[in-house]
Amino acid sequence: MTTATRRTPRISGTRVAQEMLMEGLTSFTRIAEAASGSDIVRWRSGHRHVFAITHPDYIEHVLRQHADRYHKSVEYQLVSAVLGRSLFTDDGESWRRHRMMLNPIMGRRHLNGVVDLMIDPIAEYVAALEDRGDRFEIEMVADMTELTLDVVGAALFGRGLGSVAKKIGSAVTTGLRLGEIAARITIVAAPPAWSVKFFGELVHHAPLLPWPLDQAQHTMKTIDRMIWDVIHDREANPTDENDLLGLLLRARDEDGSLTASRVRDEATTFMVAGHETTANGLAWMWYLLSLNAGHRDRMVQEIDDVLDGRRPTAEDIPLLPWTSACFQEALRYFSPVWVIPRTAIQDDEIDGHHIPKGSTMIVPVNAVHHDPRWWDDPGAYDPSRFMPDAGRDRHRFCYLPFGAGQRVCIGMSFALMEGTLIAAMMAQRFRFDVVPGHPVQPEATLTLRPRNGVRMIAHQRTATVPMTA
Ligand code: HEM
Repeated sequence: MTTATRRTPRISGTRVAQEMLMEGLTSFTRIAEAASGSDIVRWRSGHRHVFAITHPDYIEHVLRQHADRYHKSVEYQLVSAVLGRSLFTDDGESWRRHRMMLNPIMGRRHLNGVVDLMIDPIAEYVAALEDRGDRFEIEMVADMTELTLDVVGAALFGRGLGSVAKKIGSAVTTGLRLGEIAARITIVAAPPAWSVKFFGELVHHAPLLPWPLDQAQHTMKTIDRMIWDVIHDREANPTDENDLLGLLLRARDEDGSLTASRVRDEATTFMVAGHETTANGLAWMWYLLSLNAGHRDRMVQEIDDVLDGRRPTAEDIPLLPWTSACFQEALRYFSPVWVIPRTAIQDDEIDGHHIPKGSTMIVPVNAVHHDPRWWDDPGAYDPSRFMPDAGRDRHRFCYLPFGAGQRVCIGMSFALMEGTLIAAMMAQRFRFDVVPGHPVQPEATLTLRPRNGVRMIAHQRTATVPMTA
């Protein structure tokens, strides 16, 4: 029994739906703004009650203290049609068991062993840039998307399977774009969970489908076939390579090892969850650094001092705190995961506000990241917030690019290592300036990314073209 004592401010569900149809998912941020003065606001979306919460205490309540009262939201049923049942889509006891099995694989100790695999594609990318000359234009979002796919592909499948990762990559990208359309429709139409699941199954199995569903099905089948090929090949020819696939195939607990289909689902999830987020975070970082030349100069100085022109190793990563902070601050400024949704699986009460069972609970991450109550001068891009001794008195639930609580991103260490390595190896050779006049605006799709990409001029660093602007 809950004893609600406070009235939760309401906003118009029709307005929310209209704004979302007209402007896409970015409107969520404004919804949070509409709630200013209150840290919780509610509206109706079809038959659903939706709540947005912005106070770190409320967020901690949902994501950590009472995480057992909330499951992943209905939108994850759509995701599970593509990813199957993996950490990302699973809940309850099954999630807990698999998370315990996979935690060590994604821990720093194991990841140090995959750093060399991660570095190879970055070195190839930087070499390809060098071949293009001293000064040329690139589109950073596209480049970072391709690069992070190569990196996660190499970490997963090891050396020699780069071409498979590339092929899977383009299918994954198509799948993500189709997923965005589906997510938008699901959020606006708010259908019941069973129908979303049914729809996902239909797209997976129906023999004949109209466009664009036929394309979605083709994409899912392509990803499925390619990942199965790699797994079967590895099962037939076991190696002791420490890539993530090898670790997944060897993972076990007292109840046994992962099933082959679970390995497939986890590997696909790592590819999907592990590249677009990092890519957008990096594109935002390069953009923000180009507007803040002083921070960029300090990053280059740190990289030159530590690496002195050589290729980095796992041991160098902790020696590059400013470089890492530049990436972490970009993830605060423009958090690629801009909303964390949950469904209440029982009645609940948050600080006197009644939350009925079945409600959707959303955390609008960027609103929390720009709240002046928790962040000094939140509109400033200031990496010093993330230097090792900074932010000790900050509330743990006001920085959420990787989520928080039990379901915090399992790839967080991977992403931070990858971001630092990519930043270091690219800045070692190039300076990137945004093309003057190019409009850069955040657009909330599945991730928060720049609407028109980020067009940048790459200047190769030579004795005659110094790094500083
Ligand atoms: C900058 C890069 C990344 C960002 C911003 C990010 C963000 C997130 C967030 C916010 C969540 C929690 C979602 C929720 O609670 O509903 C999450 C979960 C997850 N992420 Fe990441 N992620 C990143 C990189 C990665 C990488 C590199 C991988 C794997 C290689 C990965 C795999 C996962 C998985 C499997 C989950 C589900 C964990 C669970 O529920 O137990 N992510 N990520």
